[in-house]
Amino acid sequence: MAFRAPISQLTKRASQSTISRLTAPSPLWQRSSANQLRSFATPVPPVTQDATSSKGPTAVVFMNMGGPSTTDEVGDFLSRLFADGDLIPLGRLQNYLGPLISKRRTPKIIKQYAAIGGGSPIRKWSEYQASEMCKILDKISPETAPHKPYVAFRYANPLTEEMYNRLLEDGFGGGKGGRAVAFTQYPQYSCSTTGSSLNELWKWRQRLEGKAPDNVVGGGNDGTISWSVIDRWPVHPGLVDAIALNIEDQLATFPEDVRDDVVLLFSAHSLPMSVVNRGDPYPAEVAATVHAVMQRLGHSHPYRLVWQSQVGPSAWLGAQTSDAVSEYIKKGQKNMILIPVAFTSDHIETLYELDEEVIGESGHRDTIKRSESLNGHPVFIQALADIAKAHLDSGETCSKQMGLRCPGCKSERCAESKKFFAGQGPGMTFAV
Ligand SMILES: C=CC1=C(C)c2cc3[nH]c(cc4nc(cc5[nH]c(cc1n2)c(C)c5CCC(=O)O)C(CCC(=O)O)=C4C)c(C)c3C=C
Ligand code: FES
Ligand SMILES: [Fe+2]
Repeated sequence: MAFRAPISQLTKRASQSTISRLTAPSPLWQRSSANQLRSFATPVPPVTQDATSSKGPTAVVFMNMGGPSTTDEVGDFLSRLFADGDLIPLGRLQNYLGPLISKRRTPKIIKQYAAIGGGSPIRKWSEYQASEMCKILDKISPETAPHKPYVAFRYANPLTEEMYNRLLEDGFGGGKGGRAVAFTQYPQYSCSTTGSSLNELWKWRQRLEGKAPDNVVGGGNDGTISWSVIDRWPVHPGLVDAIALNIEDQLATFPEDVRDDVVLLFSAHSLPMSVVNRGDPYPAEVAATVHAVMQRLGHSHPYRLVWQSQVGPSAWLGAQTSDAVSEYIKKGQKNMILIPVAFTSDHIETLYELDEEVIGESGHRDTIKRSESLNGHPVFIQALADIAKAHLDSGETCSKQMGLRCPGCKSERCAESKKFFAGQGPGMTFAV
């Protein structure tokens, strides 16, 4: 993708209202009834590895982009983000333009994080979700217990390097060949998100454990960590159910006489059209999530999938969430629920962009609502455990999809990391 944004436009998105919503795990999970805690283990496509390597202890590493926990961390967060050629490819200008753009953008983004309580809640939620999931896994998968939770962020602490060093200190490498599962916390795969995290993991694996022999994945037989990957889970029934339950909670807040007229607007982070046209799987996988949620709801309401958070002036996938809301208002539609569908916890894009900008500035705060992010919802935590268990039981190294590069991919990083993570299962293809 060519990132051609003039710096003045890159700093355009903010407004200045404030909110005091959540910065720590809330008792949201206490609201759900016990019957929501049922299990949703799903079959996984068979890409097998040697089952003898699947005994505990097992490290489960939650991969995500992360966010600045305090406003002091915003500068570093943005400078890492704009240095990432998998997210924002600036070619040979990356080292020059990246720091320049991030520096110019920092003051506005600091204001946004200040407005949501002084930082992103992603770390708190990720650590909570990972440790709660491991407690469930210890019970439902005793053969791979104990399960040890780790978090690896791409642009904020704890970074991948820190997580990897902790794994080694905790005895997962160093001649023992322990087992670790890289579990993406992006339900839908994009090369700019999960792909970037895996490329980073591969980089640190190379640096900290040396170059792997071809047979290392699934075996760990050279004493290095044996990695497998949960690379996507867009239609897992537990994910779908948790999103649907949050929508039903919001629907219940509308007066009965208008409840049937509510429009459901699913909102996902957009992608530059250059990434879409390269053949990125994310738009189709987000659409799959939306369709599955609507099926679970019995298609009770009309809906659209719209896209938010575009940055800079180049073409991005639309319709934009903010435009969609104002156009529907003009058409007389005032009852709507915005549904974050591509991120598993609250962050600046929900707490600031949706709540403060889109809803706050719509003039219809009472009738345009947002469904909760997944955060600590027990159905969601159970889903994470079921996804991990199904992965551990299957012995797969990753999904079949992981092996195939985008038709337009020219990245050597993708070629190398996919060869490592996806190259080992029977029947895997990796177009290089
Ligand atoms: C599925 C989620 C996300 C996709 C896909 C995604 C793609 C993507 N993002 C940028 C540029 C920026 N994103 C920024 C913040 C940000 N992005 C996501 C999620 C996805 N991004 C989240 C959850 C956040 C916020 C993190 C938080 O803690 O709150 C930012 C920084 C904020 C800003 O400056 O506006 C940028 C920049 C691109 C270019 C891209 C696709 C290629
Ligand atoms: S950009 Fe999709 S595989 Fe490289
Ligand atoms: Fe983003």
